[in-house]
Order: sequence, then structure tokens, then C-alpha cells
Amino acid sequence: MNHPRIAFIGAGNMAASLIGGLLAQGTPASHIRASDPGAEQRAKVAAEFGIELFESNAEAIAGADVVVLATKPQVLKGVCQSLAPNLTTGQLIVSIAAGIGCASLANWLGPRPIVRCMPNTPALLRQGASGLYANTEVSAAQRQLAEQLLSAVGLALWLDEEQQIDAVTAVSGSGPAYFFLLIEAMTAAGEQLGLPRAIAEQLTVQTALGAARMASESDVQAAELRRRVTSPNGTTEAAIKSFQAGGFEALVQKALEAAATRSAELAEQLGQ
Ligand SMILES: NC(=O)C1=CN([C@@H]2O[C@H](COP(=O)(O)OP(=O)(O)OC[C@H]3O[C@@H](n4cnc5c(N)ncnc54)[C@H](OP(=O)(O)O)[C@@H]3O)[C@@H](O)[C@H]2O)C=CC1
Ligand SMILES: O=C(O)[C@@H]1CCC=N1
Repeated sequence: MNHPRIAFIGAGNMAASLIGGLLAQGTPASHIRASDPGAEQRAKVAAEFGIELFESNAEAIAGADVVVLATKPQVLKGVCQSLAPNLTTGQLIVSIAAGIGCASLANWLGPRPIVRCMPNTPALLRQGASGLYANTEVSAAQRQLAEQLLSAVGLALWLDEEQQIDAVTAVSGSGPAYFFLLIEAMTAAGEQLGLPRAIAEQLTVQTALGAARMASESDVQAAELRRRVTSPNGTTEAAIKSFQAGGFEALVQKALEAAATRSAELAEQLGQ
């Protein structure tokens, strides 16, 4: 297999998840480089993954086919402006930053092939989910390259409209945190009901895993899978009625709208 050379600008949480997933999929460590200003962070990532880390962004991107922008959105403008003179034609930019649009990136980097992507941290286990959007400078081969990169770490779906990235951010980019919150809450509730914490946690996590696998692997819709657990006038019905009395679906809708709105706000505040 022809492995592309990938440089990560910023070696924080999301970059580490992608790097771990790529290595697990078989990308050689010699094909992945990263840069980060923190000496401790560089040492940690180098020790964990056996890849080369750089203090200088310019050094990290030398010879890369793909440059992944993986800093916080708040510092991205400066990062792009200082990176621009060091980029070579043909290098594909993949930005994973929330909010920041292709037009802003092209303003800061110059007209270039840019893929905007919203991944998520389960990429570490090659169970990620990403939405991708390509600007008009991206060639068919580069589109394939971006897809190869993201599908190596999980599901990768192309979007027709850039604006849809806000919704992807709300659903799957931030999504793992919602499930972790539910795991935390169910564990705490199990403990309140008299289980030792470790048992409550193991049961909760295994239940989440089992439910996700059933939803993913069976042909049956989630609503039907739920119905099969819910005996008439039984225990599940009691719990679900309680969730719904508290406005569960409306609350989820509101939470995802807040995430999408924040993504659009980041674009407005930081995209100039
Ligand atoms: N975390 C997630 O689940 C997801 C995150 N994203 C996006 O990924 C991006 C990174 O998020 P996340 O990994 O959580 O953030 P982190 O803060 O964990 O990682 C960003 C890293 O970039 C470093 N950095 C800061 N300035 C520079 C610079 N000038 N050049 C190179 N590196 C720099 C930071 O160092 P220092 O800490 O010293 O400043 C930090 O180590 C964000 O844009 C976010 O929107 C997208 C999808 C999911
Ligand atoms: O919370 C954030 O802003 C980033 C983007 C998606 C997940 N984490």
C-alpha cells in the first residue's frame, strides 16, 4: 500500500487520536510527523507513538503530502499565516478545526487545495466518524487522499455543503462527550441505587458498547431495538417515561443546536 506522508500541526488530543488510529491501521511511524510548541507534549507524543516531533511547524511539513491543521481554532490564523510561505504546491491541507471555513483558511494560506474535516476522538481505536468537505482547488486524487486518511480511522463521509460541517460538529465531533456524560450519569445513578462504583461503571460501559454494536450491526432501526427492550408496563417503560417527562428529546435537540451555533460563532469571531 502507498502510504502518504502526513504532518500534524499541533499534537494535542485530536491529533493524537488520529495518529494512534493511523498507526494501528498500518501507516508507518516514519510517515507521520507532528509539531507542537510544548516540549512536554512533544516528548509525550513521541514516546507514545514513536513518531518524530518538531518545535518548528515549517520543519514538520517538509516533504509531507498532507498537512493536518490540528491546533485550536483560536490560534489557527497565526499558524496559517506563518506556515503559508513554507507550503509547497501539491501539499493538501486538511483542517480539523471547529468553525473555521475554507474561505478563511484560503485567505490566510493563499489559494490551495483544502479539505475541511470534522473527526472525533474514537479515531484512536479506528472507530471514528468524520464529515469532509473539499474546496474547488482539491483534485480528484487529493480527494481520494483525504478519504484514505480519514477512512483509515473510521467512517468518513463527504458533505455537499460546507455549512453542514456545523451539524457534523454537533452530532459526531462533540458527540463522544455526550455519550461519556451519559456513562458518567448512569454510573453515578447505579451507585446511588446500591451498586459498588466499579460494577456500576463496568455494566454501564458494556451496555453502551452492546447497544452501539446492535444499532450499528443489525438491520433494525434504533426505535425498534428500543421497543424490543421495553416490555409493556415494565421497568424500561418506567425509565423512558421519566426521561420523556423531563423533555429528553427536546433537550438533545437544544444541546446539538448549541454546539452548531457555537461552531458558526467561532467562524464569525475567528474567521476574519
Ligand atoms: N478534541 C476533539 O474531540 C476534537 C477536536 N477537533 C478540533 O481539533 C483541534 C484541536 O483540538 P484538541 O486536540 O482538542 O486541542 P488541544 O489543545 O489538545 O491540541 C492543540 C495542540 O496544538 C498546540 N499548539 C498551540 N499553538 C500551536 C502552534 N502555533 N503551532 C503548533 N501547535 C500549536 C497546543 O499546544 P499548547 O497546549 O501548548 O497551546 C496543543 O498541544 C481544534 O481545532 C478542535 O476544534 C475536532 C474534532 C474533535
Ligand atoms: O469542543 C470542541 O470545540 C471540539 C470540536 C468538536 C469536539 N471538540
